[in-house]
Amino acid sequence: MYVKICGLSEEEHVRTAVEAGADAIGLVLTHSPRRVTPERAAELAALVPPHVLTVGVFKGEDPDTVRAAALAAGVRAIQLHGNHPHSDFTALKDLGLTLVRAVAADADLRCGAYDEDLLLVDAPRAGAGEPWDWSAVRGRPTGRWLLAGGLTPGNVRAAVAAAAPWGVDVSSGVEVARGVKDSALIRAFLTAARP
Ligand SMILES: O=C(O)c1ccccc1N[C@@H]1O[C@H](COP(=O)(O)O)[C@@H](O)[C@H]1O
Repeated sequence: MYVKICGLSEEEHVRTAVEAGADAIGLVLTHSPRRVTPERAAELAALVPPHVLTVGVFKGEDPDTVRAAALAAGVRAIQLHGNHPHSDFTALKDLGLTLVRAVAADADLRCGAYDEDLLLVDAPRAGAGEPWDWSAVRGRPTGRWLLAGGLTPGNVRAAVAAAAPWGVDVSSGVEVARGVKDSALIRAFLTAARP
């Protein structure tokens, strides 16, 4: 099970996620309580070994803004929330970074439909930590897709059983307060996601 831990802003939590076996970490470069500057993201990304994917998370910015921030941050992947058109993915393709298309369950769920490398199926309100009917997407996306939205160490097994995703992504569910990550919860999530 591929696991991404998102919304990290402290060295301690980056190190914990890497040591506990995360496949990817997310650095939020858009409006959010978890937002980091591209410069701060670059400091955090520098702590991450090459086998762990560093993902810059965006919502609704134009491709030029995304490009500049992703390059400044030195991330290896770009995650776009906010119903971006296919042309935005095409415009970023030349960067050679992994492109993640983040959508709600009512969107086009064909992996690669917008030339993205990974599909992320999220709750209607991204990053709000709200569980939703994960079973509604079972069998619809195929290939490399991540389930997100309201996952926690306590419910990730049920979510995986309901939706049968290729991987999972968590942010709020490993926090003790909004935007405040917790190392014990990060470890607990990774253990629960891969029993
Ligand atoms: O985390 C945020 O604040 C955020 C802001 C804007 C776009 C996406 C954001 N987070 C992403 O939301 C999902 C699910 O998060 P949660 O576990 O429900 O809190 C995840 O992919 C984050 O990358």
